[in-house]
Amino acid sequence: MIHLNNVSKTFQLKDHSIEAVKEINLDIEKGEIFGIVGYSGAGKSTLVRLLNRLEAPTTGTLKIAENDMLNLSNRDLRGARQEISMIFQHFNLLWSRTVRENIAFPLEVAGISKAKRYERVEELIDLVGLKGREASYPSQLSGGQKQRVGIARALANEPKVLLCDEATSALDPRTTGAILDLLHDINQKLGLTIVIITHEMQVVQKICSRVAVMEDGRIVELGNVLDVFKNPQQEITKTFVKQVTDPEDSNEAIEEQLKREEGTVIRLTFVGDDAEKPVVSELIRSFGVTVNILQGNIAKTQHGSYGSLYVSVDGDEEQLKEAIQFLHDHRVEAEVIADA
Ligand SMILES: Nc1ncnc2c1ncn2[C@@H]1O[C@H](COP(=O)(O)OP(=O)(O)OP(=O)(O)O)[C@@H](O)[C@H]1O
Repeated sequence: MIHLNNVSKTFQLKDHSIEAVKEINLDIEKGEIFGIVGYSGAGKSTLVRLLNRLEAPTTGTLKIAENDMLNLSNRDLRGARQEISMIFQHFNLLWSRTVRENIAFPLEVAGISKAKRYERVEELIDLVGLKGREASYPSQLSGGQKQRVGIARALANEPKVLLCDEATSALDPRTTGAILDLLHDINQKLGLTIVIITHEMQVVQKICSRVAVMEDGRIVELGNVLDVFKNPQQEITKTFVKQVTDPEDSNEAIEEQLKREEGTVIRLTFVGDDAEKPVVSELIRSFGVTVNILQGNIAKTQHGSYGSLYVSVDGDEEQLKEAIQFLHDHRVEAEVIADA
């Protein structure tokens, strides 16, 4: 659906130039939810502006939904742009228009008749769960409801691609979860291709099937989300994965506990179906060791779960050796991080 071949973008300033996006090769499949993650300045916004053709690349080729985006007449480019829609961090709603009028706006611009507009807006209101709020103004809505309006408006002209630029960054975690569920639902119902740009790995973990990690204008890592969680290659990817698996406050709690623990502290890492097997209870039953759970965290991705568990294990040397072997045999990574 989206094909970028060797795409770069250089901004020419007075006395120097900035290479915001460098030699990007990327193929995003139809119906996929694809994540692009990176810190501020990595080049994500520039990449989005290239995807919706607000900017033209300095070099490279860009194909979206069979359109060669760099060789279209102005008229065809307008048409091609309608197939790519977008939602934003700060919603970009029209404040003097009601929910219904905001959603109808792109239909008005596209010249759709009043009767058809009305019908389509009702459908969209239903789809995004805003029934009863049609006559409200944006100022009367919560952040989550405003983003629902943003989503409905973005879907009005039946795009093939939805770009989400930090679309949940202004929302609290619960509302973020609800909006991501809605996007997933829409992806399933409509087969829409969704590209999520974010600096939060939790967002990627929750709904993306694949992810590209951007650093300094380049894609430095790309893969299936579960594989990236399981085996991050680049330092920056490891930092992103840790946002989900080892949140900072949990690390502090572990360090505090380590000072008090007597046994051997082991960090277990579960991936895929193994994350849902009762390995720990089997460990206690089979090897006569005492296991004390210190911290646990399971992240569900679209292709299975990824979890880490810190346990303190008490037993003699032989029992511990056998227990660790048992974990390895069950494809659970076990790393001894402290030995009392
Ligand atoms: N129009 C522009 N003119 C000059 N430099 C630009 C322009 N747009 C972006 N840049 C530069 O390109 C680099 C990448 O910026 P970009 O906004 O794409 O990163 P980002 O990952 O989206 O970060 P953020 O989330 O903070 O927006 C930065 O160094 C930025 O200053």
